[in-house]
Amino acid sequence: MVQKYYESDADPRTLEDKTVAVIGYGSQGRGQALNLRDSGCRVVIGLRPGGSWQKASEDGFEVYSVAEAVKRADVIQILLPDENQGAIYRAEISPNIRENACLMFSHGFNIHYGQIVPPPTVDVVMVAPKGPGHMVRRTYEEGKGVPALIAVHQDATGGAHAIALAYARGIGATRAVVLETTFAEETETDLFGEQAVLCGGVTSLIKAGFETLVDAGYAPEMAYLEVLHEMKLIVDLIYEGGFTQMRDSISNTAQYGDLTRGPRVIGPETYMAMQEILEEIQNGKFAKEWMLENMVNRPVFNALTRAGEEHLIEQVGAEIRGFMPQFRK
Ligand SMILES: NC(=O)C1=CN([C@@H]2O[C@H](COP(=O)(O)OP(=O)(O)OC[C@H]3O[C@@H](n4cnc5c(N)ncnc54)[C@H](OP(=O)(O)O)[C@@H]3O)[C@@H](O)[C@H]2O)C=CC1
Ligand SMILES: CC[C@](O)(C(C)=O)C(=O)O
Ligand SMILES: [Mg+2]
Ligand SMILES: [Mg+2]
Repeated sequence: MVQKYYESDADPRTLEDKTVAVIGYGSQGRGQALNLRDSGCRVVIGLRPGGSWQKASEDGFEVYSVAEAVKRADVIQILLPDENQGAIYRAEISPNIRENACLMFSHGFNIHYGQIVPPPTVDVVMVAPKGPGHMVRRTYEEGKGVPALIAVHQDATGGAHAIALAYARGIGATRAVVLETTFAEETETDLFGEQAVLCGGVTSLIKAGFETLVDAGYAPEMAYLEVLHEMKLIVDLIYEGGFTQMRDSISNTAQYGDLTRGPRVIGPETYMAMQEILEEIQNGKFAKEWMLENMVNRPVFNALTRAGEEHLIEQVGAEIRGFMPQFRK
């Protein structure tokens, strides 16, 4: 059984006399930094000059260069883009990190694939929220928490695990649940989840459904409401009570169609593709491809992102959401 931790398992006093440097102030950086501060932790932010720097200053944080923030910190949480962490680590973090400091990650990519090799004199841990950074903040403000994974890669001080747990409490994760894992398990399952199911799988499924209906002559607006808008409402039911609760809520006709037609959409070919995707993650092929893509200025990433933005479903969606008050900012 996986080891689980809750609020009473974490001692907030572990971070009492420590300075936490959050490096990066994007999706996770901002969410985690604000939650930690509201939980009573001392937090500084490490950045380069630019938009995030201004945002962190406006939010009332002390902001320093990465090197300066690292020099001041006992705990260094690296919330930079995965593809840039190795270079920034070598140039600004490694030369300035204190002996016995705690180096922390929210995703194991750089440690697992050997892009960062920390010295034996520091703790190396992970606190990885299982949700987007904006939800880490929103959920905390609602008095709840997003679950997280913790892992210890290196325990130089003997206190690495306690720091990870206290940090997880600081960002609100112990209000939900914290699971013990390893850098390898987190990295491989997280990459698989986002590629095959959560992001790649879901967008490909929605796109295929939308295109099938539009190609058959149905109105794009109808197709959008059917396969994208309603997706969230159905997923919310699954999220709250599993497949069984969702099936209790839909019509018997829908349930029969779900049970008999679903496996025709996601059949043996999909299982084989998922297996292949997992193998490319496990043997490092995906990581190598992604690092090389960044070295040549991301031609594939940019072209596919642009094609996604220009798809008809995005135009129709923007128009329909424009009429719905819940989407007005
Ligand atoms: N997004 C998410 O919800 C999740 C992310 N994670 C992990 O968290 C980590 C951070 O991801 P995410 O929050 O998405 O990252 P973002 O892309 O949202 O933010 C990155 C931050 O790093 C800053 N930055 C980029 N380059 C530099 C640099 N050279 N020097 C200093 N600062 C720099 C950016 O600032 P600037 O404005 O200057 O570019 C920005 O503030 C990753 O390891 C990711 O895998 C884990 C779970 C979920
Ligand atoms: C699902 C994408 C994610 O893994 C996440 C929000 O957990 C990410 O890397 O952003
Ligand atoms: Mg994830
Ligand atoms: Mg991820």
